[in-house]
Amino acid sequence: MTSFSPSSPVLLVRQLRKSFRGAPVLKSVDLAIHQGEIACLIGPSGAGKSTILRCINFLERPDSGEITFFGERLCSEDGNIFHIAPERTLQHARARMPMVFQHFNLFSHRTVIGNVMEGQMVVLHRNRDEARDRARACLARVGMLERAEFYPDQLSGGQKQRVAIARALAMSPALILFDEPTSALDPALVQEVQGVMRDLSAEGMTMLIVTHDMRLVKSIATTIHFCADGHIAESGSPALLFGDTAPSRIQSFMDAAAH
Ligand SMILES: Nc1ncnc2c1ncn2[C@@H]1O[C@H](COP(=O)(O)OP(=O)(O)OP(=O)(O)O)[C@@H](O)[C@H]1O
Repeated sequence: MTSFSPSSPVLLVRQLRKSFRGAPVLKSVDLAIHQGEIACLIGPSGAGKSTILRCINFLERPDSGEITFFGERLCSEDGNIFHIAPERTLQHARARMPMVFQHFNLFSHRTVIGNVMEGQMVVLHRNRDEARDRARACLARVGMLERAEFYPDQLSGGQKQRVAIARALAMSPALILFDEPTSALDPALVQEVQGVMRDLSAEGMTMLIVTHDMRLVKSIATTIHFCADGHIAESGSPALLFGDTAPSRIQSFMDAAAH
């Protein structure tokens, strides 16, 4: 059942919990992402940031809580019963919130354009011509069209990540999830990926970004969520969380990140 209105959050997470082998990692996560928002999830290593992303798109199965995406319940609690939507619903949701990974996750045996066409044909059932046209448009958008027939191992890390972003765009996403998109890149290549992400933000793309890259956060975030010890401990605008009156735990985190 879909009941999405433009004022509803694109993504709503309530009381999300996840343990690994009995050890609680997400203790109760609440998060709302609205249309056009660039939400950055920051916080200490091991706080659970990537696990939040991976539970949101069901790469990891949450233990309990509620996730609503575009008005559709992906998981929910009914009394003590935890309910997860059928795999078909999850697959459809995953297609509309593709993830860009730290290590790109491109198919090495497919060309650049083949990588960008694959998900469109397999998951969205677009025909080959449609998928190719859309892939070309998305590759042009990230400045990679002239490398369409290359293979991933002929590209730099920054170029691979731009292709991964084009692949996400090709799915006509409602939200793009980014899991540390610049942390596997040489410093010289970080800028080109940041540039593409800034262009997307200017075009109104809704994004949820896990990152340790404070330059990216400062240049792009509309909202910052500070994750600590399995919770969202603070949320607010960059002005609020990075300003002179920033909460002390964020100031300490930023001081540590700067060294
Ligand atoms: N599949 C898994 N199996 C067991 N433990 C896991 C698994 N995934 C994550 N964890 C553990 O959950 C905790 C949180 O990991 P997560 O990667 O979500 O943290 P993070 O905040 O993204 O950290 P970082 O900033 O270092 O990437 C860590 O202790 C990690 O070892």
